[in-house]
Amino acid sequence: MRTVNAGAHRGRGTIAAMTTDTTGTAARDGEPRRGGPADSPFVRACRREPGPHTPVWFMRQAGRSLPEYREIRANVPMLESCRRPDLVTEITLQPVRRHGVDAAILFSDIVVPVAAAGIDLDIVPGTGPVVAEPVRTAADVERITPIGRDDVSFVDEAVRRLVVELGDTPLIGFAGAPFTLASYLVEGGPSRTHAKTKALMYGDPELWHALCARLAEVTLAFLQVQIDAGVSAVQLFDSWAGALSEADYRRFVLPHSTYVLGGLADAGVPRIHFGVGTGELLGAMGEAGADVVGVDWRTPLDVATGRIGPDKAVQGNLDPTVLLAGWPVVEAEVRRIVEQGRAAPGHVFNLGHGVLPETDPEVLTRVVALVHELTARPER
Ligand SMILES: Cc1c2[nH]c(c1CCC(=O)O)Cc1[nH]c(c(CCC(=O)O)c1C)Cc1[nH]c(c(CCC(=O)O)c1C)Cc1[nH]c(c(C)c1CCC(=O)O)C2
Repeated sequence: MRTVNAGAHRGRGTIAAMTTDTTGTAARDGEPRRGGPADSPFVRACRREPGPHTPVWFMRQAGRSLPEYREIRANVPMLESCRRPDLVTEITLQPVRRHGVDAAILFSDIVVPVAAAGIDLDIVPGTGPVVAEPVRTAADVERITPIGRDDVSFVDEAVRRLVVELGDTPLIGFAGAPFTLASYLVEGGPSRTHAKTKALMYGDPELWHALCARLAEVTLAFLQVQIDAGVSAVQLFDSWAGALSEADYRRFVLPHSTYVLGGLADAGVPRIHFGVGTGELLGAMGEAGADVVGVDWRTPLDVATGRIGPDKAVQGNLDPTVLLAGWPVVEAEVRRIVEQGRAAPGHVFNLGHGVLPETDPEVLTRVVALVHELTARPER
């Protein structure tokens, strides 16, 4: 496995790729050396166990900031690229080779399982997901059918290939949470206010809960396929949950996200729960059944830990726009986040939201190296 892993890093991985080591797995008194992704710095941090350094990965690390991504995606529509295991494998590996990040994230999209569940949609460049017939009635909800492995066999195949290629580097699987998925389905596309979604939620709670219950089933099944195929962790993206008050989140969303995360409680992989603008929701998002709570740039990690409690790790906090501001600014922010992250029982370094397409990839590589350097712990 180690040789395959080194092979995956060969080529561009100049620095930190090779420091994704297994020193954290060194045998403790009398314990056998375990190795593998389950003992990686990333999974250890998710479990609040000490490791050789603070692990780093970036949301949207596979994507338009990378010229090699733009090249491979030229003339291939987004959804098609998500359905081709050869492309998924290559695009997922690109940022691991280039930046030496501590985890890969499966190249896919939150709407992939929804399409597999029967909803006619597309991902439009520069816009995002667009749904042909928005979901607004009970009959529309009935159109969302359960999914199983055969409906997303391309994901199963891509994960199996990736697990071999990645060796000791963990692969993160993911899915969209019911609220964020519901927003795309009800609005028919991206929305700043989520007005139609919230109108349905407040105006017809029964229909809302029926919709979210269906989406929770699809999401749980999609994550289970990825876990069965070998991912080392999962992230539930509730990107737009920050549009809600805590009271409404608890009433309309929490039961459904709890269904998903609680359904994976015994799956043996850490569960990360992420949203944007969720400073007021961090405690509740932890309660949904997360091992790690994602934090955007609005809440410092020490404050976030106070809200989430000592039994969960945190992830995130670097504002993606800071990466556009020049290295001295980036370095100061990285140092601040590393320091504030020490207050948490486990810290996975990440951005507060996805990498912007205009980001210079060299800056991302330098961030990985800097975090590793600042947090290197001596081998025991
Ligand atoms: C809300 C959401 C979506 N998709 C996703 C979310 C949750 C995360 C977040 O809040 O950003 C999740 C997602 N989408 C994508 C990934 C890949 C893995 C990664 O590197 O993080 C992940 C984790 C690929 C993608 N998904 C998409 C792209 C861009 C497509 C392209 O390259 O043309 C990528 C790389 C398309 C997409 N899909 C979606 C949006 C808003 C967009 C961007 C629209 C645009 O600006 O073009 C829906």
